[in-house]
Amino acid sequence: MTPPALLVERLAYAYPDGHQALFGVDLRVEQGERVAVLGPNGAGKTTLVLHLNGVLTGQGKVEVTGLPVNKQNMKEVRRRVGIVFQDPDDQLFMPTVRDDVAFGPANFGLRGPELDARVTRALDDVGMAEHADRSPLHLSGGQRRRVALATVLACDPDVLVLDEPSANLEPRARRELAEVLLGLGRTTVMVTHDLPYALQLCPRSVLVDGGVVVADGPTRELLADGDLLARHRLELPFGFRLD
Ligand SMILES: Nc1ncnc2c1ncn2[C@@H]1O[C@H](COP(=O)(O)OP(=O)(O)OP(=O)(O)O)[C@@H](O)[C@H]1O
Repeated sequence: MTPPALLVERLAYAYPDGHQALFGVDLRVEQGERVAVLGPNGAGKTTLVLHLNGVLTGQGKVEVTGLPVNKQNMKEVRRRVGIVFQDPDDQLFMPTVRDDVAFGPANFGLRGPELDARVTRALDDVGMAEHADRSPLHLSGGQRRRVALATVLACDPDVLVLDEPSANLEPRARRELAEVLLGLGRTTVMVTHDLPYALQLCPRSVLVDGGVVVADGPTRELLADGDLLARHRLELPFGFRLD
């Protein structure tokens, strides 16, 4: 039997200052699914996704394609789950785009032509091949976002996790990123406040509030439930229609 891409059971987490952010989250994502994680500010969304590759470790169970997320498995877990952080500057620190994209796969042992091919492919996937020799510092915000995605894709993760991928993108860059993501055909978990983006990209959504999952179902159904959205401080953009 194929294991789920992600399995989270009864996950609870308190930050070192004692603030309890997760109170027992259950989530199962099958391979190939694209799932949006929705919820108001402070709901626990980022805390949840930081458990998916062991940046944080709480109580309960987290498995990635059948592999428990724990200290011993961390290297393989990080290969299987790639997180694209909200701020690309957290991910880009090398002199050139190419070096940044090569960093991850080189760390996983790739060398020579194999490494070059991986880097070229990841940059092609995000439409940034022509910028390979530029400094990430000299790129626009949208371009940096794409390179950050390429740094993760270059590691060929089984599961792609995106934290607010459309934040601060101009409409065209937002649309182009959507096209890139739809073309990848990879298991994807996407934290977002951009409800139309969730609808466009993710057939399923999970609504997190107060550190628990309060709804889980087809994105269209969740977004059509005005009472549910209002109870959890979510709003569709003015004039947006769910046809
Ligand atoms: N480093 C930290 N130390 C203590 N508490 C934290 C820390 N980071 C987050 N929290 C708290 O944990 C809770 C969940 O935060 P989290 O960042 O996961 O929310 P979120 O749903 O991603 O919110 P947003 O939509 O605002 O990004 C919040 O109450 C937040 O204040």
